[in-house]
Amino acid sequence: MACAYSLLQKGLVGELVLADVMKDKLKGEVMDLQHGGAYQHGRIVECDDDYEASRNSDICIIAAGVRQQDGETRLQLADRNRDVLKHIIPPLVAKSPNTVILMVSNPVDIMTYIAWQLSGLPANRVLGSGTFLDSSRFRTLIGQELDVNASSVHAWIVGEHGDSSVPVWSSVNIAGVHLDTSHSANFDKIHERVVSAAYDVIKLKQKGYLCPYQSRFLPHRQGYTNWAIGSAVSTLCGIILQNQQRVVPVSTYVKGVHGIDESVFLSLPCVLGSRGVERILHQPLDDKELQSLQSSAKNLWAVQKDIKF
Ligand SMILES: NC(=O)C1=CN([C@@H]2O[C@H](COP(=O)(O)OP(=O)(O)OC[C@H]3O[C@@H](n4cnc5c(N)ncnc54)[C@H](O)[C@@H]3O)[C@@H](O)[C@H]2O)C=CC1
Ligand SMILES: CC(=O)C(=O)O
Repeated sequence: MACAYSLLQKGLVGELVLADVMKDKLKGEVMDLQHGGAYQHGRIVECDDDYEASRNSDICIIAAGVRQQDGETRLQLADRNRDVLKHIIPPLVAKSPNTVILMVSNPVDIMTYIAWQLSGLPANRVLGSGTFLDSSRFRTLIGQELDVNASSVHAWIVGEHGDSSVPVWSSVNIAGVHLDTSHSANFDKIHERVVSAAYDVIKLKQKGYLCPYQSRFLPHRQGYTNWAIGSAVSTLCGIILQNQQRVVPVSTYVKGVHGIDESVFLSLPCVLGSRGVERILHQPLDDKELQSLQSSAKNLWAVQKDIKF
């Protein structure tokens, strides 16, 4: 819903079709979005299980499935969300054979691989939001440390979206000035904070608390992250819909790149346009970064290899 809301607020879509197996929830969300109709552009349409309403979509965003409970890793969701994709991808692609699929469901790199396999589409047209979100978290935290806006911090996280992600410290710069991380111990912690970001947000947003106005305890509910991924996904959609050819870290098929032997998707800098990933850019990495990237690929493969279709 955060992705949908962000797309509408940016005025990026002529028509936005929403699908969900929870029909009443879907109806309620669609009505709620439609009621802002006087203040936003874009038709909002509810979709049935046959996906007919989504016919000939330019982009299909998949954010369906289960999310992490407090402390659960993304990789632990793999089997459950694979089953969800089996129900969604084939009928969806049958209606929109020229679409670009943008995966968000976790573990996003593995789900992107599964979506690619189930869709029969060329690999360039199936991508995952990957470390586009992690890179924003990274740039934001560096910016906070230096009192500079995140958009002026040029910094990349590559690899798995999540625990084995790789910060490319060797190329972090602001206005071409390389960052000297030696003067502040806080820089050491920044990547750890990026990795723990989702866990922290989920924990904080789920706490029960004593409401001072109602004098009663509002119970615990499941935590989740949504606003940042909403911004990230709508930005990616804008790049694709407007064929911007921007270079962004997204999850793509990487076998053979940077010495990666495994058949996995993970994030590297990609030129993104209306056909999806146009090409991968070869980013110079130091030895430690290269090793970490290769080990991130192995981590993903260790989970992916046991997934049955
Ligand atoms: N890649 C990223 O950076 C991020 C990924 N996520 C992931 O996105 C996924 C969704 O998270 P939330 O929106 O918080 O969960 P949510 O529980 O609010 O929404 C998931 C929705 O998927 C629907 N669904 C389940 N099976 C379906 C099917 N077969 N067809 C259609 N709809 C189906 C559910 O009914 C539910 O409404 C999770 O896997 C989560 O981990 C969330 C945030 C960031
Ligand atoms: C949930 C998730 O993957 C994130 O917020 O990074």
